[in-house]
Amino acid sequence: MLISIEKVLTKDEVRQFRQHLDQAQWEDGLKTAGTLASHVKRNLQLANGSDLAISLGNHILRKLGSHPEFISAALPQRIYPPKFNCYRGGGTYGAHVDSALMTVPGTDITVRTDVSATLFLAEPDEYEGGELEIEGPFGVQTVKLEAGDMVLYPSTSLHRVTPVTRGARIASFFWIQSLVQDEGERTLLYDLDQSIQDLTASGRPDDPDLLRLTGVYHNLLRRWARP
Ligand SMILES: O=C(O)CCC(=O)C(=O)O
Ligand SMILES: [Fe+2]
Repeated sequence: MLISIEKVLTKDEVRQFRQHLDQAQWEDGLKTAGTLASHVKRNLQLANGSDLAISLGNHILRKLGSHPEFISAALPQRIYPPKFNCYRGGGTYGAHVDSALMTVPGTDITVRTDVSATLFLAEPDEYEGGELEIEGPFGVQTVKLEAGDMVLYPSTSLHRVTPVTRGARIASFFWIQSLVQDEGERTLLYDLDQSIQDLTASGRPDDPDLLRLTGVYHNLLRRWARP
């Protein structure tokens, strides 16, 4: 399941992020590429653990912590600290699958990558190309979102970023270990939760059917979650 979440950051927050990122020291993305990715990765990244990456990353994590749609979709257990990348001058990232396990630098914490996230920090008209193409059961889906919006997709999917031929594509990207590892189970829970939220908002919060559906949600979560 591929989910776009709008306005994770406001335009004002994006502007503040960009004031820092546009002057940041970027390094070759190859530094953190695995053997397979090193053949296809041509981009720039903020250094792991740099003060800027940590402070902007923490800001994103704080916003996500109180974002109901993100929590409903990802059911986060652990989040790899957000990283930042920049593609320009033909920069691209060819087809790859993300590593299954990622150790957070400087710690012994390992995150199993269940859900991958890209939070766009450049407006679509700032750059040409730079589409995130994700292969799913019904073919390739192409994603290029407004600055401040985020896409979540299963880390099991093959994906790529097409060459940026004008301007610069700036984004934050990270991975989530979910309480519910199985993508199919997570999707069922997300669909059920969205319907429960819509029914609750539509005016009969004490409807017995709604109560039963909420019970089903929690009882499925009880079966499937591995905290
Ligand atoms: O830049 C993106 O949107 C995705 C980056 C990516 O796939 C990766 O770093 O593994
Ligand atoms: Fe990736």
